Amino acid sequence: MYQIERAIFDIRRGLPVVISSGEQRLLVQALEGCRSVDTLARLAGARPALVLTRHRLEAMGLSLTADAACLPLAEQVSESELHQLAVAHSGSQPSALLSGLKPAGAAERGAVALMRRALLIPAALTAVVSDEAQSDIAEQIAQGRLLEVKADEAQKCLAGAPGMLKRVSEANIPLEDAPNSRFVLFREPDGLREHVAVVIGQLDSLEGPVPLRLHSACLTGDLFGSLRCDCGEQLRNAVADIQAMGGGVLLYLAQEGRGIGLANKLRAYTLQDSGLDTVDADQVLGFGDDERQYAVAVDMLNALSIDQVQLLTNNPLKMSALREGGIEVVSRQALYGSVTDHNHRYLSAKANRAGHFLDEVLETRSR
Ligand SMILES: Nc1nc2c(ncn2[C@@H]2O[C@H](COP(=O)(O)OP(=O)(O)OP(=O)(O)O)[C@@H](O)[C@H]2O)c(=O)[nH]1
Ligand SMILES: [Zn+2]
Repeated sequence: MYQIERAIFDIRRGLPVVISSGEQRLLVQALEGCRSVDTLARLAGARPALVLTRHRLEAMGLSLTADAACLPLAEQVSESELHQLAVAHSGSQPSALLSGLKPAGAAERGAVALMRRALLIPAALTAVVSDEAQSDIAEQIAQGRLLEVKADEAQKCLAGAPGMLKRVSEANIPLEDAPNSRFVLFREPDGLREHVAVVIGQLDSLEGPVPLRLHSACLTGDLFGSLRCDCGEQLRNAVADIQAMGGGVLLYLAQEGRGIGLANKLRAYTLQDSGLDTVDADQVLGFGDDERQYAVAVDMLNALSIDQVQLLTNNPLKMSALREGGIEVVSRQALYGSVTDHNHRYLSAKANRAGHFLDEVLETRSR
């Protein structure tokens, strides 16, 4: 996967990479930060296209069975037209812009996976390398000026392999509500993301399932006490609850913004300010309801020899993901922050759109 990891860095820097599928080579660049498609089209000697996710197209009122679709672009497409197609929230799109839409092939799907993994807007600019441009592109690849990755490897870049995490370092960190705590840091193979297991108390002395919290990072809530969500309060309540239960583990997962990254979460907040809820805002940007994958959590639990847990959550997806990963979720304990005027709409959307078990706390508030 070494080439893939390098490709993700090139994509984040705004450089093109090649994704190959069989004999075909597709030149790919992130839409994010791109002002013009001219350079890409010239390099490939072909007409450019834009690959959008099913979620983005649904937000524009189009239904699609494939995960992504490919839209041929006019040679002179402007930056604002690209923005209009890929991220703007303006209801329906001019049909002229969307004519010629076709399901994405393996290389195009790989391109979108790279954008997601790179935490960019999941929209890719692409151009199929023409016969005339093949020798030039091959030379650039040979000289190391362009990276080439295989479509199936690009598509797999989002999936974690069991045992992939490296246990890197650890230290005792006494916490206000849990003085006997130890932070254990794990790193993903591409070095992009690090996750921390906070071990509270002595796991050896626990009898029965281990109290466990999976907490997805929320810079705005955890660190700054943002009133838009309840994350900061949940984080602190989880530490105190685990301490009160005699010890356990909190996994602090690098899954900012339900996995879409901080840059996209801020974009989604701005969309929410125009009236969309948390799920619809993510969809406008091209994301699904929840982009998180919990393979990293399962890996960390395996590394800590934990196979039975009492999970502190209101999120049914976390329970099913752990079970699918072979962890026995013996019971669930609710974990609430306060419901306020600021976060009420967000929490209601989590309950109504994503099935979180929040009715009890929302009812208390509305009484
Ligand atoms: N995309 C997006 N992410 C958000 C928004 N508000 C909060 N988040 C993220 O949502 C995630 C919440 O994580 P958790 O509290 O661990 O999980 P949860 O799904 O709320 O489930 P619980 O276990 O019941 O708390 C964090 O990654 C936040 O950054 C939002 O409006 N949009
Ligand atoms: Zn939050």
